Formats: sequence, structure tokens, C-alpha cells
Amino acid sequence: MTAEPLICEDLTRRFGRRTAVDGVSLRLEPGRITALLGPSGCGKSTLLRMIAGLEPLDGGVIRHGETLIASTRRAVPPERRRIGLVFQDHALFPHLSVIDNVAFGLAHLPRAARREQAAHWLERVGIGDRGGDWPHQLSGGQQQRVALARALAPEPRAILLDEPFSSLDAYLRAEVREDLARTLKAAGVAALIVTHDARDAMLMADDLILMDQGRVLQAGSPEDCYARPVSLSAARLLGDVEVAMGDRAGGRVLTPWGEVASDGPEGPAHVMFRPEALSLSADGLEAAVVSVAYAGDQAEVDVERQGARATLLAAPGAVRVGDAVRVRLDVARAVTLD
Ligand SMILES: Nc1ncnc2c1ncn2[C@@H]1O[C@H](COP(=O)(O)OP(=O)(O)OP(=O)(O)O)[C@@H](O)[C@H]1O
Repeated sequence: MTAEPLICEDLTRRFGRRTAVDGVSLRLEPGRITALLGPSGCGKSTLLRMIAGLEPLDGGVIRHGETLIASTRRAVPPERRRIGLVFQDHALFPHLSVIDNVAFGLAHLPRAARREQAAHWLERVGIGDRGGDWPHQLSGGQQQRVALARALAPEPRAILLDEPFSSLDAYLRAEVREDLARTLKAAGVAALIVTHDARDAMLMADDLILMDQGRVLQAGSPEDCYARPVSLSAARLLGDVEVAMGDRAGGRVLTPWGEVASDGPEGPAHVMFRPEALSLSADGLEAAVVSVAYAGDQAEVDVERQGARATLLAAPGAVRVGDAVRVRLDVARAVTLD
């Protein structure tokens, strides 16, 4: 595989007056998995199609190292881009055997080498024994492996996967996710996975890109994006978040849940934290339990204090509605928003 990154700068795509992709930049490094996470309609598929060459650019440029792949004036056609695409529904050719599906993208090789390479890639994705089958004889997870082998076999500059888990049930999903990550890493390819599932994105990504309304809200490691969101919209894409109003004075924001160190102008400020940053603690601040919802191994407990409400996670049965409790905010896990 290639050692150069695939670089997208300021990509823009408009449909009429709607800007579906609005100045998006990203860099896909060989051997790294980038997950693109955003709600339905935020422009993920359009961005993927632009990179694959299925959608023209209204602005920006795509390069592979120093090689121009696309700009608003010039574009390498999709079949010569060497960018692999794995669709949601796998899009296997139903009239071709599994091995011929994988060999399809290797037309530049002599027939014997083509079959040898195809067999090699089927082996690498763990279904070396199914080459003679028809696609419909395979399970959803196996079909996805064929699609992956077909995309990887021509040694692409990058591989793009559109919602690769959407058609799989919860059990198969975990297995396919782990297999997929392992195969992509072993192939050393630059991979971009589009998903609207925060858990899939965080579990797979080396680099995470959070997108909304055509724009990148935040990019970074999953840990960074989760723990240090740059905005409420970015925070909400990755899970539940609590927001507390406070007042900033002397480098601190005073909220009902505690004081958070924060430089910035004096006056009103919002403090944001995840439910797990707030916990029941004997030496904490007084609060009242206003509701309890059981969620399997944990209970989601709503507490109230000084007119503010927040949710924390506790052991089931630990508290009941109406209880007076004490709670502590781990201020190191709270972030101030301006
Ligand atoms: N060919 C098109 N013509 C007009 N509008 C389009 C076209 N393709 C996409 N759009 C619009 O661009 C916006 C982004 O769509 P896109 O499919 O890229 O979002 P998405 O994040 O992939 O959504 P989903 O997760 O639902 O597939 C949407 O408002 C959509 O309606």
C-alpha cells in the first residue's frame, strides 16, 4: 500500500441553494482509521462521494501526497482514482462468484495472477474457503468481507466505507467491527468510515471527525472529542451531556455543582460535563433525587440542587425518588463553554 496521505482541503458541494458540504478538510493517513460521525443529512455521504469521484467539487482540492486527484477544474475519473468504496448494502455482483467479485477490480492483471490475488485477499478477510460460492449464499457479515476484499485487492490509495454496520444486528455488529478494524490495520490502508453511530465511531477510530450541517465541528482523537468537546453540538454527537449555568469570576466558574477553573471574561458561562463526571459521594454537595430510571446494570438518577437539574449514573437500587443525597462533580472532567 502507499505511504502518502490522502488530503482533502476545503471541500465544498452545493445543491441549489443548499450547501451540503461546506469547506471540509481532512487527512487520511495510511494505517489509520478515520471515522466521520454526524446526524442524518449532515453531508457525510456527499463528502464520501466527492472523495470517490462520484460527485464533482464546487470548491476545494483532493490530493494524494503531491498528486492532484480533483479540483473544481480537473478530476481524475473514479475508476482511475484508486480509491476503494464499500457501500452499505455491499453492492456485490449477484451473477459473479465470490472470487470473481474480488477479481473484478484487478482487470489490469493477467487472468492467473488475478485469481491468485483475489484468493489471497479472500484469505486475508477470513473467507478463503468461500470463493466458489455465490454472494447470496453468504451471511451479511461474510458479504461485507467480500466487499472489503474487493475494495482492498487493487491496493487503493484509501478506502471509504459508508455505514458499514447499518445492515447488521447488534451481535454480528461487534464481531464485524472488530474484524474490520483488524483487516484495515493489517492492510495498512488509509480508511474513512462514515457512520451515525457514536459507539461504532469511538470504538474504531484513530481519528474522529464530528460533522454537522456540512461542516466539521471538531476533529481529534475519540478520547479528546469525548472529554474535551469544543461545543455543545459536538458534545451531543458523542453522548449525553449536562449543561450548568454559572458565573465566572477570578478564573473560576461557580455552578450549582461546584467550581470549575476557567480563564475568560467575567460574567455568565456554561459548564458542560458527562453524566459519569457527577457521582454520589458522602462528602459532596446536598441534592435531592427527583427521578430514577433503570437501564440494566446502571440507574440514571436525576438530581436537583439550587434549581438546577443533572443526571448521574448509580448502582440500581442505590437511591429512591425523594432521597436527600450528596453529589460530587469531578471538575477535571468539566469543560467551560463561552
Ligand atoms: N443529489 C442531490 N441533490 C440535491 N440535494 C442533495 C443531493 N444529495 C444530497 N443532497 C442533500 O444534501 C444534504 C446532505 O446529504 P447527505 O446524503 O450527504 O447526508 P448524510 O449525512 O449522508 O445523510 P444520511 O446519513 O441520511 O445518508 C441533505 O440535505 C440532502 O438532502
